[in-house]
Amino acid sequence: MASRAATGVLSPGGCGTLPPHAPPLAPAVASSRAPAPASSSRAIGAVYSAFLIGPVAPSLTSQPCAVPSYPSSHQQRRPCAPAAASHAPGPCSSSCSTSTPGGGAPSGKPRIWTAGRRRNLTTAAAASSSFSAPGRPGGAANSDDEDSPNWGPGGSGSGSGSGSDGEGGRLDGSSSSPVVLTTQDEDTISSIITGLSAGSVSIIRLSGTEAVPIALKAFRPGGRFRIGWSPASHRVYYGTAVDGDENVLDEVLLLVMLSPRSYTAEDVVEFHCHGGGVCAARVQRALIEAGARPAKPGEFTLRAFLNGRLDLAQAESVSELVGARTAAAADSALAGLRGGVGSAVSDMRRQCLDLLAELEARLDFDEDLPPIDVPALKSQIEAIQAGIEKALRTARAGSLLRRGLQVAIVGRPNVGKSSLLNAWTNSDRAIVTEIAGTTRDVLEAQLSVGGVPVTLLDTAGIRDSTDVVERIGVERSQAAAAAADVVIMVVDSAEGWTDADTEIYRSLWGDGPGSSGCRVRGPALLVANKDDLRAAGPASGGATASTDEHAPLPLPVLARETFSATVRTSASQRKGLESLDAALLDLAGAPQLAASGGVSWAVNERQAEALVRSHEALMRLSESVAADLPLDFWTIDLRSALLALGEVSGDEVAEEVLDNVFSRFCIGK
Ligand SMILES: Nc1nc2c(ncn2[C@@H]2O[C@H](COP(=O)(O)OP(=O)(O)OP(=O)(O)O)[C@@H](O)[C@H]2O)c(=O)[nH]1
Ligand SMILES: [Mg+2]
Repeated sequence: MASRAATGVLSPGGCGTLPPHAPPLAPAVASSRAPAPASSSRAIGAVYSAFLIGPVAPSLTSQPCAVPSYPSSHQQRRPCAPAAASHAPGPCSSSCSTSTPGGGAPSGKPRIWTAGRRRNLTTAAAASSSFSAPGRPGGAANSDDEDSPNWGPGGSGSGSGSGSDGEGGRLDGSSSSPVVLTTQDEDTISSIITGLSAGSVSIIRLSGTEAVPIALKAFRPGGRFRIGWSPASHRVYYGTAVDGDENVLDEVLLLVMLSPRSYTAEDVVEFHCHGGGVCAARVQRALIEAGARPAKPGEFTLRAFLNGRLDLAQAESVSELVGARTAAAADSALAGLRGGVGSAVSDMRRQCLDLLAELEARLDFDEDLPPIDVPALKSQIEAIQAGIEKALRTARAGSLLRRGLQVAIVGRPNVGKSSLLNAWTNSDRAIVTEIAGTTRDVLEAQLSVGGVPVTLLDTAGIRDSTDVVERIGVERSQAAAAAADVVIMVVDSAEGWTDADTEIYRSLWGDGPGSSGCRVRGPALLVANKDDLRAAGPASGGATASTDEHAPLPLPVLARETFSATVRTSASQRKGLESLDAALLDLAGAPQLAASGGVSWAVNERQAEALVRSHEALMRLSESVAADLPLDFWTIDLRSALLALGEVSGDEVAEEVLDNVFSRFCIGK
């Protein structure tokens, strides 16, 4: 018998891919969208939803840690040079913290200047206003901004700087002043950054201007380092960790990384303790007593972002990398961390800025400049849109890799559901016996299918039963099928489709997908298991002897449109599993994942939503151009497109978005 069973699609009209039930878009991303023309809005909406898979059960999504609330009182600091590579408190510390933001910029035009680059932070009100454009410093206020290509689309980076409108948007009169976002305070933060489970090493990280002095209060160097010793950057020192009473807490290694050459771009010191949690907890307590503050979830990465060490897309990739469940997901996150999303988006931003410079120059010096080359402008807009669409096409793969799929295996008792789970996951996770009704509860197992993290749910066989426990199990099976992203219905290949299968079908799909009695929301596969018995013929329990692994499984008319594919398997002989992999990936719309073993960077939902808004704004711009509306209208749409692109990288971002992004991090990240 051939080892691969058929995966022929029995129902050409059936659902070949996951339905476009796109998840609700991140509510925290304040929309700056003016109502798009219905046609263009629908068009890109459809494009977007086609890139995404539906929501999955909470158990599949990465578990958020305690949600922090970042103080909105981000201190404002004057521009100053990156801290020198010294463990003395950086030059920006206290002296800058109360200074006029922007180093002379007028009040109301606060700005960010940290070791890396400025971050423009739009307020919620500004971000949500129609036609909101980032506050473009106008006139003299713009004069000190030459080194800030990220200072809003109308900034000197664009080369325009008309200064005629003062605070941004021309037609709506809205002022979307960026507010300062810097490292939120001068606190030095500390956290255990490794897990608390058993391991040989636990690491505690300190970050902030006082990291070194605080660390030295709790560290006693061994060997020749004694009086007057101070650590050098990027060196490791052996010694002991002590509390305030000089009690030795652990033997440790101290790693010093001075600003700006550290993860946060601040002074960072790490204590490498013995693993297991107790030592690390004691050292962490000593560091808090010595003056550090416990870090909030994601606060190290937030500081890295605020200090220009990472863009927002890279910061999100850190979280995705840590939470990756498959190698392909890790590869994708790593590609994002290495700047994949950010560099694609900054290319588009640059093109938008160039266009905006052209347009604004015409607004201010119309008589002196040649007329706009409209065909060239249109093709530039199309090129940017094409870039956005390309990025959006990665959203589906990204969503699959991040969220994975929850797959429920349902069917009659004894058809081999548990055996299939065991064979597919190469484990003995589920109890298998020849007694019908062995499985009583829903059982989970994880596997990677072509890089997609899959949670398999083995369920109790569905049948009428007087047994109370079994009845509850059946209800749970039906609930699991209803909530799953994909349902695999297992039938006995030797017996074929039976009346009992029809009953189960009706209990889950009613009169078919979309009918009023249908409880299943996701697409479905049919697995004909025990194909070894069918092939062996009647003597082995099969109705017919057939070695044709592609032989179709006759189905009642009712069920023909339901299953995207039928796969014949033999769980006991571990056959047909590759076909099952392929059918599942096909269903999820990710054959390329299986082929390549992974994808490069992929945008996440927050980024996709911002990209869609940018695309919509560019569509409106095209329409304004086509309708020959005044130039002012063009710039408004272009600014909206820029603002949305800036949200992806974090160059223009509402504080709420940051809260939302970093609240998903775990403590210590
Ligand atoms: N010949 C053959 N036997 C199989 C195959 N898969 C499962 N079996 C046998 O079928 C019996 C039932 O298998 P299970 O995996 O427990 O079936 P189940 O669908 O989980 O049953 P319930 O838990 O009762 O719903 C066991 O004796 C298995 O060894 C197969 O592919 N070929
Ligand atoms: Mg079972």
